Amino acid sequence: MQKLLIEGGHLLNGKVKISGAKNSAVALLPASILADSPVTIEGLPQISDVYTLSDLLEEIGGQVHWNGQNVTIHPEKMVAMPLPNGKVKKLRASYYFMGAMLGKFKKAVIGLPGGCYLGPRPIDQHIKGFEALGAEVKNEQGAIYLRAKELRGARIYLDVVSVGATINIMLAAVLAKGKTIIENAAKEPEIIDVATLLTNMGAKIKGVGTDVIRIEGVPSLHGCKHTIIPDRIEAGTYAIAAAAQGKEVILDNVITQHIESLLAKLREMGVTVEESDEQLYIAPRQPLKSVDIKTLVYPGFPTDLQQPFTTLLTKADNTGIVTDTIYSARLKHIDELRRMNAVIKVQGGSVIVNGPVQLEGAKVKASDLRAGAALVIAGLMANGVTEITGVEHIDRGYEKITEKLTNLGANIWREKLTEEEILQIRNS
Ligand SMILES: CC(=O)N[C@H]1[C@@H](OP(=O)(O)OP(=O)(O)OC[C@H]2O[C@@H](n3ccc(=O)[nH]c3=O)[C@H](O)[C@@H]2O)O[C@H](CO)[C@@H](O)[C@@H]1O
Ligand SMILES: C=C(OP(=O)(O)O)C(=O)O
Repeated sequence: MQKLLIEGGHLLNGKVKISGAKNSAVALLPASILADSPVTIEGLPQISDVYTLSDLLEEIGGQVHWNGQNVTIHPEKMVAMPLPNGKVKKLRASYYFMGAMLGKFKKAVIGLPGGCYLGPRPIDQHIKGFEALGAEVKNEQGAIYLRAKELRGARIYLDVVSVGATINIMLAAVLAKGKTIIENAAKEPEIIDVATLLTNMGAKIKGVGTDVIRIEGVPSLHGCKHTIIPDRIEAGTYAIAAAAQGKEVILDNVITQHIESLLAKLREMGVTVEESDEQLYIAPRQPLKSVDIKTLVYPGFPTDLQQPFTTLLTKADNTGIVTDTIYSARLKHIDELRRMNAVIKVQGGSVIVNGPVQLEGAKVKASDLRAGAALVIAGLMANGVTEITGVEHIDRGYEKITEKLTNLGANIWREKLTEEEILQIRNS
């Protein structure tokens, strides 16, 4: 186990390359199960979620050949091996094995997923979709059992707009007989990326990027080559870090339209933001002005950037209010930021940040991925040294974060936890 140490106060300057999108990668890999021949995916991020899914594909009999950031998956020998325990609990996206295995084998046993604790994260809409397609679904002893004689297309209205349910139903429906219509579907760029892969595999999908997706089932799908989209949340995190502690930072490999909601807020705060082909230039002007944000489904402000943005607001003049309408309990970073001198109140479902304050280095814990990102940014801004434990959460979603920030001029390094620190974490 490791901890991350940051000596704050150094200005970020230079260029950082954004990696492939985690939330696409974690769906593209399971989608390969649906093909009858090899699928190559290029530009995958080197993060632990990707490696865990790669291991799970091998557990069900897939052959997975890595070549740097590119992977070729041979699905020919895959079988409907139950995955009730073990690695499925390490991440959220193992739930995509449900849709993909149900679609391909008409049966699956998959443990309930893990991932960041953001308050309750039900999967009732995924199950509603599988049942509408003709599957029998049972939840027994922490695993979901799915079985269908055959899958038949259906009209499915999602009661809540869900990224995971939209993708999972798409995965199950592409090999179903007849037409599936997903209404009130999510519109996130990662959904379009997954639909692009499936279409390249021979699936017939229309309407992705709108709230009605139409799928005409096909009898089989074949292999293909696909390049993943850039990670808009990683890009957003570096953009926020640059606004908080940057001189001039260029983000390379960005689809800037994917983070317009963030860029609009940065501009409102007085940050210089210039967009060009696949690049973003960020240069903060002091002092920053406070703004309010409310997270919404895409193209609204992403919940995954709410925690890092809260850190930025500690530096802004006056009061900023953060409201997360997707995960109202996504608040575990707040106490840690307070340890670092932030003045933050949680009131009536909103987070009220009073700035500007000078953050101070402290020992803090990343309880989830984006809380970790929020604390890394806080560490870059703080006086003195910040020690962050819970690094395994950060490594689920940020490729080479230490190296990327070092290249931008940060003083950040990893150390092994001592036995005593490991004990303390276990007992806390
Ligand atoms: C692997 C992945 O892509 N993770 C992302 C995905 O998570 P995930 O797919 O789990 O999130 P959803 O879009 O499904 O969740 C949105 C909201 O719907 C609720 N809900 C969801 C499904 C369901 O069956 N029932 C239900 O009530 C959730 O509790 C939440 O309040 O989208 C979230 C919202 O953008 C992001 O924070 C996560 O980074
Ligand atoms: C919440 C997140 O991830 P997951 O859904 O994989 O837990 C995230 O990426 O911010």
